[in-house]
Amino acid sequence: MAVYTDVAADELADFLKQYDLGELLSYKGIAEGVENSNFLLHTSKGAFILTLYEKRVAKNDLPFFLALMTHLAEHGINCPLPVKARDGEALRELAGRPAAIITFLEGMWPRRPNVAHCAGVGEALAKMHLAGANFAIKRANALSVSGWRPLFEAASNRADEVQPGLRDFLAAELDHLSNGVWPSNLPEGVIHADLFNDNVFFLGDKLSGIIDFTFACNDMLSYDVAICLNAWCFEPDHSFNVTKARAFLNAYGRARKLTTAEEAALPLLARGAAIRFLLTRLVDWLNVPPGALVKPKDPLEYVRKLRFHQSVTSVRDYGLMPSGLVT
Ligand SMILES: Nc1ncnc2c1ncn2[C@@H]1O[C@H](COP(=O)(O)OP(=O)(O)OP(=O)(O)O)[C@@H](O)[C@H]1O
Ligand SMILES: N[C@@H](CCO)C(=O)O
Repeated sequence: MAVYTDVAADELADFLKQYDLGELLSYKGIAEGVENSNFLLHTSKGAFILTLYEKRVAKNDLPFFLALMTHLAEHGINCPLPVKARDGEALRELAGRPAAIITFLEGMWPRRPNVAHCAGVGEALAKMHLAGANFAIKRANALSVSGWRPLFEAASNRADEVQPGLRDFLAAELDHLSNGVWPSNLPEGVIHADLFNDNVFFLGDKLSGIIDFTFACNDMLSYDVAICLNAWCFEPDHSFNVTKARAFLNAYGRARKLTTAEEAALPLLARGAAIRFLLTRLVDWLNVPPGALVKPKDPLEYVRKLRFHQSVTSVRDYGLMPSGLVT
């Protein structure tokens, strides 16, 4: 997370009077992340995370995110729980923003994910997909194919400032993906949609929990798999690590087997996932709010990843035999 909206100490102390969380002992803004404003709170009852929801989050979607965390936690997924105020409501307002407090999760996100981390996230993702199966509330994915062109249009005029030729590269890829090739009949359910390494906590090599459900929605489960291939299976030099991908996909498959159609669609889904993060990063890169405590993420990392997926001809390139057999 980041800090776009500041909160004064007396304002926060007043806000906390609505909860049974004891006295505010200390708080600080969290510089990590790019989407919302986040604060680590220490009260006499323990540590908590306060989130002020910013730009990309629609207020109407917040009940979905908060109820989903509760649902997943009740179905065996270790994730933060929304903290209800005395009136029973978790969603409130602070400093003019929608705000919620969630429980603090122990662990560290891996700065350099290894093969064991990738296997851990594969298993956790599949278990999350299974746990989400009977979640009743629905939320469409605002950042699927139809959401990409508006992002492109918001950034296209200045894209070549970031890399010469980027505008045409993006335009061609968008034309390809929005030309009827995007799958529409794969198994769907609740997806996390942003399960990057900074959203998965580990204690040693053991996964201890998943955070940040602010992009969660209903979409193809295999699109979530494709997002993780992008987020977890490339090296810092942006080369693809097939060993990590195989570990991730095999661990996912042991908990929830991908169908043949899902496997076949992975290269295309991975291209879509790459352009989605390329575009949001590009928009953010070109529009850092003055004074915000945030480090925008590099859009060009996703140009390299997208080029890799464009070169993929079969799921073999991701470490899977087309039948799903381990290579
Ligand atoms: N429940 C939690 N327990 C412990 N730490 C947390 C929790 N929620 C958030 N954090 C801390 O805040 C950081 C940012 O949180 P988060 O990823 O939710 O923010 P974001 O702005 O939505 O970021 P992103 O760029 O990943 O979308 C995390 O990396 C972690 O350090
Ligand atoms: N995980 C995203 C940022 C939050 O949406 C990225 O790395 O671009």
